[in-house]
Amino acid sequence: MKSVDRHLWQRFTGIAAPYWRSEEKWKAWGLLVLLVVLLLGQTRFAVLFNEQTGEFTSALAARDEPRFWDAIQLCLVLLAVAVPIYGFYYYVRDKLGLHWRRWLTHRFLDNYFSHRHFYELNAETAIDNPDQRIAEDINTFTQRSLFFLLIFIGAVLQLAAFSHVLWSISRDLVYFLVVYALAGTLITIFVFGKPLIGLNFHQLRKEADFRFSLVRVRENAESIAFYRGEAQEAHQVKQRFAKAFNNFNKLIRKQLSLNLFQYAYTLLTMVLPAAIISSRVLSGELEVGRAIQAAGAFAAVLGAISVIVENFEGLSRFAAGVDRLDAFARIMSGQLPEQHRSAGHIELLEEPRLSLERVTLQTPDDGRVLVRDLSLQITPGEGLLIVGESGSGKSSLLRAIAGLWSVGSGSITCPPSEDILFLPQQPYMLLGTLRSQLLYPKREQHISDAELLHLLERVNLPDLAGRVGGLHVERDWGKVLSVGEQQRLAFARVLLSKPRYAMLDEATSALDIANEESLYRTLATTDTTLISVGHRTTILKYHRQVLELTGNGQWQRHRAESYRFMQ
Ligand SMILES: Nc1ncnc2c1ncn2[C@@H]1O[C@H](COP(=O)(O)OP(=O)(O)OP(=O)(O)O)[C@@H](O)[C@H]1O
Repeated sequence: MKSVDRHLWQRFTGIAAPYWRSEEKWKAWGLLVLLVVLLLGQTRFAVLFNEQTGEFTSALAARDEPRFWDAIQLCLVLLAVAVPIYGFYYYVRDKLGLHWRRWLTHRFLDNYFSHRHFYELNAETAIDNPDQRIAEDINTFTQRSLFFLLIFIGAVLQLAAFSHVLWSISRDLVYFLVVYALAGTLITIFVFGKPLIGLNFHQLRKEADFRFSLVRVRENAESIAFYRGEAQEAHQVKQRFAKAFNNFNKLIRKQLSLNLFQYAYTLLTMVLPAAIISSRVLSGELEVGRAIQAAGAFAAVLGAISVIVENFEGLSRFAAGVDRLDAFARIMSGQLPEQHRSAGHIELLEEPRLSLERVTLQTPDDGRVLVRDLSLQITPGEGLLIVGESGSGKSSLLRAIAGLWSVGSGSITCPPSEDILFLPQQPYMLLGTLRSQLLYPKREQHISDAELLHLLERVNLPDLAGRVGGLHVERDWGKVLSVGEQQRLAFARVLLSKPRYAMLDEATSALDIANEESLYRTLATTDTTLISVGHRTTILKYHRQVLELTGNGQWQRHRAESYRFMQ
């Protein structure tokens, strides 16, 4: 258990510490110090309120009216000062939590989008639901970290303030308290610790899986509706919900035993202090008010030393979240699964020319050889058409050139990424305006609307802007445009960014032959060299070389003229 705890602590500091050393550290520490000052104020006022409650109870018991009203008056004055301290405390805490969340979210996002982690993580299923980890787990982490940190600091302050009061009233109570709290904490950690953390960890995952299945339905609503796949989808979603449900059932069963223990533990303290000091009050040695004060101080000290017992449920959920973030951070810092590292790698070199040198490409999951020992040079101006049966590895070869897949051997020499544009099989439409759609993957550029409208004409979409209400209209383009229109839009991106090489993976598959022909003809007038994957003979004439993948890693090269001849 000890080593598990130490690990947890290390994992926690690994995620938490960088913020407190970052460029925002002054603000962070400043707010934290302010919080501790406010907390000190709170504790001080708690002691004063406790004193005054004892005081006016004693005044009532002694039927001393002036003493009673004096105590009430003082109480009201204290209240006026205490209220802003209590209010601001929460404001400052949440503000610090929010800034911390922003910093940590940006850090995770930067990591997620660097080295194509977003692609590898999703393809490898090495960890589940990265989106939930970024969107939710970070938020919970920063909020809960501050919450528990302040609870612990508050507990220490409370302990210092009230143990002094309690010590002055009854030492027996203090001795009793120490033994009682220690026993409670040990039982909680050792009996309820591990299972609750494990169950909470699974709960987070199962909830995320459940939500993800619903997101998939939303994203693929039309296909599901065409297939009439509602029954199957409902079944899948319900199955995932059932997993979350069953785990939660186990969780609340475990929590029931924890709650029974916690309530017995807390409620017993209602009678125990009174029982311990009753004889001194009955004998007249202590005033009734002092006994009330002692009970208040007892509760405060007990609360302070049993902070773990009382917050255990929340702590175990927090620990589960820390584990998820830690796994995510570690996998992004390069600790990918063993198989990935043990397999050989295709070397990727950056040079102006595009060529493949003895490349053997394997699938990343099962290491199946798709292309064996391929050497190829693509001369600028001389296009390459890749053909072959479905599943023979055509798209995978483009993935290798893009550096997305690298399991295998040999080397690929490739110009810098800004000189190559890839048009994947499934056109991608980003969220945004029609204008940003055309500029993608570049961000805003100084290109006039007139130029963009002309571009739309060149790709046979002359009416598009007018139809949707202009270039600055935001739509869910993936849904409102037909696949063929999306493919034409993707061609416009090539014409606009004028890359030296364009990789077109069946980029005209949804278009009629006339449209396909016209797009290729337009591209042929530019300086862009084309590397296409396609099945139609019509595009053959825009390429000089043909690479035919014949299966089992075999391939053949042809001149375009002779290949046409063989068709
Ligand atoms: N992540 C992956 N892990 C292992 N194998 C994969 C993975 N992705 C795809 N494959 C397999 O790799 C093979 C090549 O796929 P690829 O997409 O390159 O085929 P393709 O020739 O482009 O086919 P199509 O003409 O149907 O688009 C297929 O058998 C496919 O099932």
